[in-house]
Order: sequence, then structure tokens, then C-alpha cells
Amino acid sequence: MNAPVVTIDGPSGSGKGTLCQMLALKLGWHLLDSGALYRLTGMAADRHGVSLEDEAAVAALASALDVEFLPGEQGQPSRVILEGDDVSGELRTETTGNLASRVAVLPAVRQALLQRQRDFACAPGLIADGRDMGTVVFPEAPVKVYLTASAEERAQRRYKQLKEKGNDVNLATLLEEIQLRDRRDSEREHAPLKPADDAIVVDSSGLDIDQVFARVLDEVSARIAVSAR
Ligand SMILES: Nc1ncnc2c1ncn2[C@@H]1O[C@H](COP(=O)(O)OP(=O)(O)O)[C@@H](O)[C@H]1O
Ligand SMILES: Nc1ccn([C@H]2C[C@H](O)[C@@H](COP(=O)(O)OP(=O)(O)O)O2)c(=O)n1
Repeated sequence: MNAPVVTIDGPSGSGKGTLCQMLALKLGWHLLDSGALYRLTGMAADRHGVSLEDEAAVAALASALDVEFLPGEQGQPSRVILEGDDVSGELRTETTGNLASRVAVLPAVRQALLQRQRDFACAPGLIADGRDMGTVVFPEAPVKVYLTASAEERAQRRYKQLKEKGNDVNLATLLEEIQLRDRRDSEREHAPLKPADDAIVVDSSGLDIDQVFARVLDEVSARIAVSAR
């Protein structure tokens, strides 16, 4: 039998990454950060001077990504190595997020990453974070969540997150970037950001992350026999 998959889709800053890490830790399941694959593809194109207009060349980079995901030293975040360089910091910037959103409109890139994402579904189970996890990559998943929040709240969260990391950020610019990315991700022709027909929609505006986690864990426990750690 295939491993169970819980999909968590939604726009930037809705809390997907945080929620998915909490769920994966609680259940002892694998975690797929699909956005990281689009981010790495965008970064690879940038490094190799490949134009984002050249769909075939960007897709070739996506199929051949030379990447390693390393667990962090005790108490440290995990590290991502692209072509031998530690790109963990650069990977999470808004500039890279925008690059990712631009390569993500290219159908050949999405196709090149499809099987790589499905291969993450191994026992005992997978928590999959992205935009099209429930609609395209794992349409048979028994639990699908669409996590959202107002653009203003998401921009505030991102502002706080980046400020805490010591980045020089501007709230109005972050809000504009989030709105632009929402539009590009939702309006693209292939695998647009939208809730799956059978997704549970959770609006996290006004909920803290522990409340979101409790709500989603209840939904998971109601649908799948899980043994939480
Ligand atoms: N429900 C919430 N309330 C307040 N802050 C949150 C909530 N969920 C996530 N955050 C914070 O918002 C920021 C963005 O969350 P993240 O998980 O990176 O979102 P995404 O992966 O959807 O872009 C992080 O700093 C995170 O701690
Ligand atoms: N399954 C996915 C995941 C991400 N993408 C694209 C669209 C997103 O704007 C970028 C970056 O995604 P990522 O989840 O890393 O970004 P956020 O943490 O939500 O800001 O990649 C996608 O098209 N499909």
C-alpha cells in the first residue's frame, strides 16, 4: 500500500512551512518542501545565466538539480547544498521566492519536478508543503489542507520573520511582493494555486500557530490512523 500523504497548500506566508515541520515531527513522517525545488531551480538558472524565457533549458536544470539536504548540527536549521555551495540563507530570501514563482509558471519545469516530488511518499507517511500538492502531485491524498490568511497578515508575519533574522525589510514592499506572487501563482495556466475540491480550508488570520496545528492534527487523526509521538 502507498504511504499516506497529508497535503498542505496555500499562499506565501500562510504558515505552511511551520505547520508542516510541526506535523512531520509530531507524526515522525517525511517532509516535502516542494517550494525549495522551485527555489533551487530558479537559483540554478540564475547561476548558469539561463534565461527564464528558455523553458527547455530551465527544465533541464530542474531535472538535473545537484542538491543535498543536510540535517543541521544540534539545534541548528537544516542546510541546503547546491552544486557544492551552502545556499541555505539565499534559498529563503524573497528574491529567490520571486525567481521560484517565475520558473513555476513553466509547464516543462513542473513536469521535470513531478516524479522527484512523488518519490518522497514513503512509509510511514509524508507531509507535503506547496501550491499544487493536493490538486496535482498527490490527488489521492486522504487529507488535504488549504491554509490561508489575509495578505496583510501574511506580510506582517514575513516582516517579523525577516526582521528577526536581521534583514533590512520594508512592510509595504513585502505586501506588494506577496500580492504579486499570489497573483502569478493563482493565475498561471498550469497547476495554479487553488484549494483542491476536497480540501479543508483553514484561514489562519487571527489564529496562532498552535491553534492551527491543533485544528489540522484533529483533521488528520479523524481521517488516518496515526500514532503521534
Ligand atoms: N498562525 C500564525 N500566526 C502567526 N504567525 C505565524 C503563523 N503561522 C506561521 N507564522 C509565522 O509566519 C512566518 C511565515 O510562516 P511560514 O511557515 O514560513 O509560511 P509559508 O511556508 O506558508 O510561507 C514565520 O515566521 C512563522 O513563524
Ligand atoms: N508546489 C509548489 C511549490 C512552490 N511553487 C512556486 C510558487 C511559489 O511562489 C514559489 C516559492 O514557494 P515556497 O513555498 O517556497 O514559498 P513561500 O514559503 O510560501 O513563500 O514556488 C509552486 O509553483 N508549486
